[in-house]
Amino acid sequence: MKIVDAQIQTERTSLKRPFKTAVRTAFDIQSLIVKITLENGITGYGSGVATEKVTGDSLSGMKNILEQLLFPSILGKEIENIAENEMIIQTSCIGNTSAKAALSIALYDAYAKLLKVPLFQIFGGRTNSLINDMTISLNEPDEMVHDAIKAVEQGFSILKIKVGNDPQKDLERIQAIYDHLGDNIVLRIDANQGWSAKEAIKIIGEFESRNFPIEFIEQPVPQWDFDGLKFVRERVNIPIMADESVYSAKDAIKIVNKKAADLINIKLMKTGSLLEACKIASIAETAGIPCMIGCMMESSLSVLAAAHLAVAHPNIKKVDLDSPLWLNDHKVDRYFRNSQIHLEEIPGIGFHPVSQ
Ligand SMILES: C[C@H](N)C(=O)N[C@H](CCC(=O)O)C(=O)O
Ligand SMILES: [Mg+2]
Repeated sequence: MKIVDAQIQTERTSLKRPFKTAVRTAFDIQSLIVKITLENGITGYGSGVATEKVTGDSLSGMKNILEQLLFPSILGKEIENIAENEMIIQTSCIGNTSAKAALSIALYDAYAKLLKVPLFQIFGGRTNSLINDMTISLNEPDEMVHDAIKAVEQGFSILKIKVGNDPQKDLERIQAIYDHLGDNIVLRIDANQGWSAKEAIKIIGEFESRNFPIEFIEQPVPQWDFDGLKFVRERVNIPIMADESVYSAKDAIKIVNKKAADLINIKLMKTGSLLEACKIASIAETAGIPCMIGCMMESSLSVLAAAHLAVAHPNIKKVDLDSPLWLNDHKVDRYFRNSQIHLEEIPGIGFHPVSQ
């Protein structure tokens, strides 16, 4: 079934509260929605988000690359050749992963609708529910404690705590949260590249001696510093997760060969493709490295696509897909209920972002 049309729409969605990491503060998200149409009239939707400071994708850049390069490369192609279409998109240009992801998601949505199955079945999945975490923005310790208590009251038992702008303050932040929540809540710590390798070893050593209930430390050092990641991993006991260091399957192989991380965080906005995300999960599985599926602060549509992959892939063991819960957008409330994500057994991703 030929792909006969591809269109773009932009969307700005405000956040319920600012989202702050060591890299950036976001008050809203700007997304680009891709709609593709097959010759029988079936449509597929995907979306990509502009995160200039993380992936480098801007709204105008995504629009240009899609209209000038990626759409022409797949128009007229058969949707059933999904792997080949993915390869064409991936090799059309370097980078531009959020733009590529928007198109990849739209192709898979249309393909699953053509086959009349939920997207997770395309990836071999049967179950349809996941346990989500909630992220605590990087703020003064008191505010972070307040946000953490609120999240626990809402039913979250796994919190992802943002740190990384000041090692001494970061220690105060985790101590303050621990003092209020104790051992019952699992803490995921995300430094978003904010520490040097030596700072990371010092502060993680302190976390260990204070026995905080930390599940893992995410991306302690800059994304390019694979040696730093390995250096840290070899000197601490808390597991180290690679996030910004892994965009592609090749990056995952580098992590495996160097033994640089215990875990990998996969995000569609980094991989540019559902298939590439799947490859990373499988490479990591073969190497004995469990994966988490994560997200940028991004639209509910692309997060739902990631959730479909997560329920299907046996090596996606952890879930950090809380972005929809931050958005002033209630279109997906039926899928995201506090810490529960529940996918419906309807064809495709199960979500129409715009009126048809
Ligand atoms: C939203 C998710 N929980 C998260 O924390 N993602 C960040 C990056 C988000 C962004 O900057 O848009 C991460 O894992 O680094
Ligand atoms: Mg991260």
